[in-house]
Amino acid sequence: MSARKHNALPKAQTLIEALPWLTRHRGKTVVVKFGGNAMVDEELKAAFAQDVVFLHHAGLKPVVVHGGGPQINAALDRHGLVSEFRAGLRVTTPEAMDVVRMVLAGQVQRELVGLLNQHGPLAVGLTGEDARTITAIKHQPRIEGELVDIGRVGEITAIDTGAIEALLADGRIPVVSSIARSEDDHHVYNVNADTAAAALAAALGAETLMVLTDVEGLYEDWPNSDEVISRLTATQLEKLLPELSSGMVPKMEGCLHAVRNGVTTARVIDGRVPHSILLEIFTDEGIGTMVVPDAARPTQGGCTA
Ligand SMILES: Nc1ncnc2c1ncn2[C@@H]1O[C@H](COP(=O)(O)OP(=O)(O)O)[C@@H](O)[C@H]1O
Ligand SMILES: CC(=O)N[C@@H](CCC(=O)OP(=O)(O)O)C(=O)O
Repeated sequence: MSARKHNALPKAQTLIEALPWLTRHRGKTVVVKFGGNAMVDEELKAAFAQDVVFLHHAGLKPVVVHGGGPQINAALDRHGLVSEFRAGLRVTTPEAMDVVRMVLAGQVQRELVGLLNQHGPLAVGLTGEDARTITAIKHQPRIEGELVDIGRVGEITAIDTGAIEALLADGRIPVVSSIARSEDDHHVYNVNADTAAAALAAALGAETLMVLTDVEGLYEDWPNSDEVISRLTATQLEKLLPELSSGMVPKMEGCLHAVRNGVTTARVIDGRVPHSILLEIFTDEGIGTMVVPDAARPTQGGCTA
């Protein structure tokens, strides 16, 4: 009996170490964006679901926003449709939009809901169309000074947090697909999932936006070095934005939007590491890149933050 007690002591210590963090973050909303590239491994997906359920049971309010870029590429391929990206966004024809919606809402979201619900009747999936959670207009990026038509790609104009808040109040974990409806032309639009997660985090008054991806964080000099920037302020990030490329652009723009609109920290972390969410929370230094508002006092990534 006493030997058993002794063996369990490190476990008790780990839990106790987490207590100040849990006390501080209880009741707080955390928006977790799960990127399509971090979603390719079955074990990682199961570990992700465990982490999210852990946060829920620890008294936080996790909201999951998911991507699905690689899964959309594969489905478009199967339909004989080409995948083209401009300004980091998928050129989305009306036919491609049907596929995007089918993959995000009918495949990726369903799978995450299923994994989360292995732990109890917790997850409820919705898209930005449901209860007008995300409203958008047609997005026309400016490329080399010219406005370019990239089809059914949406720019968010409004967020209605009502449905998500009702689910959170009911003890559920909302799982949101980044699809929006327009109030002007009533079309359905494809929204980048990082952008949707950031907009939702800001509108929900979330404490944290956590973006899981397939790199360790924001590399200082990508692709030449793997030196990760561990912490930067909104102004520092703003200066860096013009130098960023591809998938990092909407991610870091999203982080900037979030911390400029009331979110306390936005973190980009490596979704290829099992239990990356819990590692980020429960290790002092954190494991990825943390963006903080300008006025923030220095904080650490982990339990003490
Ligand atoms: N400075 C940078 N630091 C890290 N990754 C970068 C950087 N610039 C561009 N990238 C690219 O951004 C990718 C992450 O974005 P993306 O592929 O859209 O991921 P996700 O599916 O998780 O949203 C990385 O795999 C990397 O190829
Ligand atoms: C407009 C636009 O580009 N939408 C994205 C939506 C999915 C997404 O963002 O997925 P990841 O997070 O895995 O990249 C797309 O069609 O790929």
